[in-house]
Amino acid sequence: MAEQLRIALAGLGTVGAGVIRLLEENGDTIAQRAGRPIAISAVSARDRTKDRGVDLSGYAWEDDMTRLAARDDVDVVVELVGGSDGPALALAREALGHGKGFVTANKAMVAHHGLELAELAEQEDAPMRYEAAVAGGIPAIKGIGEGAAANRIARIYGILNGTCNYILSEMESSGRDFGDVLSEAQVLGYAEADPTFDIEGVDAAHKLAILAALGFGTRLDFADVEMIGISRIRAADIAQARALGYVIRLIGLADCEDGGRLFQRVAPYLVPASHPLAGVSGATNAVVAEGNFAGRLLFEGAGAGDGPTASAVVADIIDIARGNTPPPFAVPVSALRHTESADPANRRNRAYLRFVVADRPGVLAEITAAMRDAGVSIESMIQEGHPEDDEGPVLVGMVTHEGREGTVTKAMDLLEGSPSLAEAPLVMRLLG
Ligand SMILES: NC(=O)C1=CN([C@@H]2O[C@H](COP(=O)(O)OP(=O)(O)OC[C@H]3O[C@@H](n4cnc5c(N)ncnc54)[C@H](O)[C@@H]3O)[C@@H](O)[C@H]2O)C=CC1
Ligand SMILES: N[C@@H](CC=O)C(=O)O
Ligand code: NA
Repeated sequence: MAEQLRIALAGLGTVGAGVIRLLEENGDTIAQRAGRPIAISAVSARDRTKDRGVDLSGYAWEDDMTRLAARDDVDVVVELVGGSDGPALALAREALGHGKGFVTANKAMVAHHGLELAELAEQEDAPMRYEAAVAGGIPAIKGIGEGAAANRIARIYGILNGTCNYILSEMESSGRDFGDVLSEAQVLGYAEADPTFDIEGVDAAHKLAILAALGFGTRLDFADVEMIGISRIRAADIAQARALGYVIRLIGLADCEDGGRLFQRVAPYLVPASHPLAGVSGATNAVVAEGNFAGRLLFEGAGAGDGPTASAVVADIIDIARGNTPPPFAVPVSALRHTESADPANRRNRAYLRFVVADRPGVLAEITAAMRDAGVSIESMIQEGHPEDDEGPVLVGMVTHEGREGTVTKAMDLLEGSPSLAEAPLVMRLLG
């Protein structure tokens, strides 16, 4: 067997400790697949003394993680720290700058600095891989970048955030409150260090921007992703969606038809109960890529958590050991196409509109008049049950016929500031 591949691990939290456990438990299988043993030389994290349930005594310790990159006994640096900038980015630059292999699970950093790092990797002829950064344990990066490499891909969409999917599906099945379920997702190790990244759609947007660049061969453009999170969704929305035959899921969706304009959106969608994504629950993720020869490819599996994420990290290390090291975005950075953003106003779809309104005469007439004036056609309406003696606001849901998004935006503009509305309307598209 060839010489061992020596790695350094920065970050020993949920994922880092998972990687150590995986390398220990499956060492023989991994060595067989990699063609050589994978050995940890050195590690770094904030606190050397913390009990992580793994034995670190056999590894050198660096207080300053960037020093891992300069060590002679390290071939590949594995970054499991997190954060788009700061020490993670410094380490990435340092590792690639030293010509070391670089593996990361950090979607925030790849979304913000992926092109710079990929260029550095090319320049230094150093492999860079990031399978764990998108959809955790699912081989989505490999599937799209390598498995579907022969295809033109026009659309990629899916469930890209395990925390949100866990929250929405738990709220759906148990009727529990948003806050309770979020704390549980944090305890289970699914959430980001700052969970607003999860619930406001930022984490899913990081992943979507990466998938779009990889799948469409376009320059990564995180700033272009439209982002709406799930923090405004109530149990009543979930119940109304169910009554209409839908479930609510946070969906990331990108398309770039015929090499044209790029559209990237993360938002809660109403997904028909019969759609494959409707059955995806808990921290599971699912990525759909539509190839012009392969057809619809659906990748599904655990999108977060120590084991699945460690599995993706170690798969990347095995690829480097094998010498399977395509460019990080499947083609050289200079070959990625520049694109313009698509105008969402021209997209056609149906929408669910939720209003919280004062329970008095004339309110519904005002809303429907705004719809009429903007050219929005209403297909159905549903009103939350309201106790006789309760005079508080009520929740009204409407589903529109298919139409241009711009018309719904116009209707919402017409209603802005209306005293009939107790809060701003919530607009969710129906996944077609
Ligand atoms: N937890 C999950 O399910 C998944 C996480 N990821 C990504 O993996 C990376 C790591 O995530 P987790 O293990 O969940 O995070 P974590 O918070 O459990 O662990 C982070 C580790 O980095 C160390 N660290 C953080 N800031 C540091 C600093 N300034 N200096 C030195 N050490 C520092 C911490 O001490 C800890 O050991 C992140 O980029 C995350 O987005 C990706 C997919 C799934
Ligand atoms: N916080 C992320 C972790 C994996 O990427 C999520 O919930 O999906
Ligand atoms: Na993955």
